[in-house]
Amino acid sequence: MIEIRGLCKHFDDFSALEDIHMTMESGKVYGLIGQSGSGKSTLLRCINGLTGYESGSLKVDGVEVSSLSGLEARRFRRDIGMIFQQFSLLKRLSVYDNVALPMRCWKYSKSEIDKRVTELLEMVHIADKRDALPTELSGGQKQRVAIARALTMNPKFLLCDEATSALDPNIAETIMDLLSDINQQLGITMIVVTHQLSILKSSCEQVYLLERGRLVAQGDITSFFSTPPQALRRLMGSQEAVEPTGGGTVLRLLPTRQQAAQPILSRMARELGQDFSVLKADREQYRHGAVTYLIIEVPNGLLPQVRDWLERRQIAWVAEPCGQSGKEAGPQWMQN
Ligand SMILES: Nc1ncnc2c1ncn2[C@@H]1O[C@H](COP(=O)(O)OP(=O)(O)OP(=O)(O)O)[C@@H](O)[C@H]1O
Repeated sequence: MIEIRGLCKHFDDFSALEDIHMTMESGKVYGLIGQSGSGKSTLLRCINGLTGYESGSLKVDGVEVSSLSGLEARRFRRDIGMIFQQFSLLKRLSVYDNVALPMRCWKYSKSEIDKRVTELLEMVHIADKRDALPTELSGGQKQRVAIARALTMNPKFLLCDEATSALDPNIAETIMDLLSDINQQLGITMIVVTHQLSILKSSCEQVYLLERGRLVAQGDITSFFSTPPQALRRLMGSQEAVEPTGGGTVLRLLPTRQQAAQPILSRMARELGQDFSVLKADREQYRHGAVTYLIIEVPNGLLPQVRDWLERRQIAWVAEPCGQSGKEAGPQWMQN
């Protein structure tokens, strides 16, 4: 479990993290998102003890990270695997030797190393490349090697810093599928920093959003995206902005799976004697299932009847704020 209370991290007089509070339970997958420079990597580095913090508390399994030094700190970091966008493999070492490296540093016996590395190469489906050099591998294969290396010491936590950003979307999905399998098989707690929306939605259970070093929104992944908080709208900007075309009110309908199978809109139109413009409709895949949403425009005069109609049928809805998004979107935020 990771418990962060009032964490502050400064670089000279620049405040990189300010009063962060988070609780991450063991075995879950957490997403960490935010604009470039919002403090995501700095937070990961605080969690694995690579950088210190000025005030507040950061406990990993009950241990205050800033209290560790020397061998204690090295042992602590053994429990935290890390993978990066650029894989960080040693070019002159084979796949096998890259994965074996952490165990060699900790002076494990040759047979222990051989058993573990062989097992891991099979787990990440790269056993046939054990003697290859990193330069002979594709990006996805390199990340598999990096994942195997991160798992050699049986970590309890895996921090993934833009681990799929350098890969094309299909390969990125296969790497995230592999990480999800690892999370489920080994119960490793994962923190996934990503700018890739589909990766975030399909792999994470909870999400935290940082803005200029502050935690500005959090929630379970489905409701976070189904009813986006303002900070998420700012981050996603014009990609998600929906503006009314006829000056009405924009509603987001969130039907259940059974409700979504019914012709909701045509029924509502017939019963209320009014057609509705559909501004956007989608079905999104999340880790624990799919969610459908419909964004419609309702003429202002008809709003009370529409609300009443939806509420009588227990169809969830929220009013969409309009004209407030699209101003601060980071250019790096990607749909895939
Ligand atoms: N060692 C350092 N010295 C001074 N400033 C730093 C240092 N490391 C990070 N920063 C600053 O702290 C802020 C947060 O950086 P960080 O790398 O954590 O952001 P990030 O959200 O991970 O960004 P990105 O998405 O671009 O990787 C940035 O303004 C960065 O310039």
